[in-house]
Amino acid sequence: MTNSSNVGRILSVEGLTKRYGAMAAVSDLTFAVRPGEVLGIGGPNGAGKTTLFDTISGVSRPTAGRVVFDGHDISSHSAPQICHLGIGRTFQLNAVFETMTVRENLQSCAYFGTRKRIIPWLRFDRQAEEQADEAMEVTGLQDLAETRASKLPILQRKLLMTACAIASRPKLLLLDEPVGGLNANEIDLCAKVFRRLRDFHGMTIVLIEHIMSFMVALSDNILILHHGRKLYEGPATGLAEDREVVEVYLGAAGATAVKAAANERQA
Ligand SMILES: Nc1ncnc2c1ncn2[C@@H]1O[C@H](COP(=O)(O)OP(=O)(O)OP(=O)(O)O)[C@@H](O)[C@H]1O
Repeated sequence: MTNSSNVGRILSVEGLTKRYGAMAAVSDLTFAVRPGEVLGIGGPNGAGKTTLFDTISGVSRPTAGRVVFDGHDISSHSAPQICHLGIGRTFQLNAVFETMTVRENLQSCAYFGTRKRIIPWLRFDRQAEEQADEAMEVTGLQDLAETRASKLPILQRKLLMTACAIASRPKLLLLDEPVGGLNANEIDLCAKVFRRLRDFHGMTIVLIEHIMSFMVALSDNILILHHGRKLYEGPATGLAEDREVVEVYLGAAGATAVKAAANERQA
């Protein structure tokens, strides 16, 4: 379903509410994402960030409001339908097939992420193989193609999750804490991968992250949630100037770090 207010937006979240019993994890939330944009989502623990991803990606249904993706109202679509329409997603915890190799993981994601659930014959088809190879190349996992996922160190496990999400060639990529637990060099490497996805593969990215320097360096706009509601929406430059955001989330030291990262991004 298309409507004129969604022109120029790949994703519109409109008055979205998700309740668990009496508790509203996400409450009357509205925002939009333009094609090619990187939107960073932050906020304290329990603010509703992952719940928001769950309702966008079909893991759970919104209680009220709607989600429009690429002209389709996907509010009541299933997770596979949403994936087939072009939304890829990673999870906070490592979610890969442990006993499969990197290549097998990616071929499975490429195949089932783009097609209805028809079990392939003895091997995946050429298209799934090509999509898996492409995902390995973008994330730099080629040399580990035949390694079992359970044997991968943390950086490569994180990259495998991203590779799985992009193996179906999505238009919109949702990344849930993609660099949590990584060191500074590893974070830089991941940032390069995500920039490549945006610049050369035309992907729109929405990412949840607590590591603010990374989020500010990568994001065109920032959304901060608190108790399921929007606390801030706008460019990173305004984030450290917002008294409520500093009080509720960043703290004085965090605000200084965000200011430095925003200045560096502008330079
Ligand atoms: N399936 C569920 N059933 C009941 N309550 C839930 C469920 N999932 C999330 N919640 C609650 O919803 C609120 C928001 O949780 P959510 O995981 O979305 O927060 P978050 O911002 O992603 O937190 P974090 O930064 O710690 O990952 C929390 O109070 C959480 O306990």
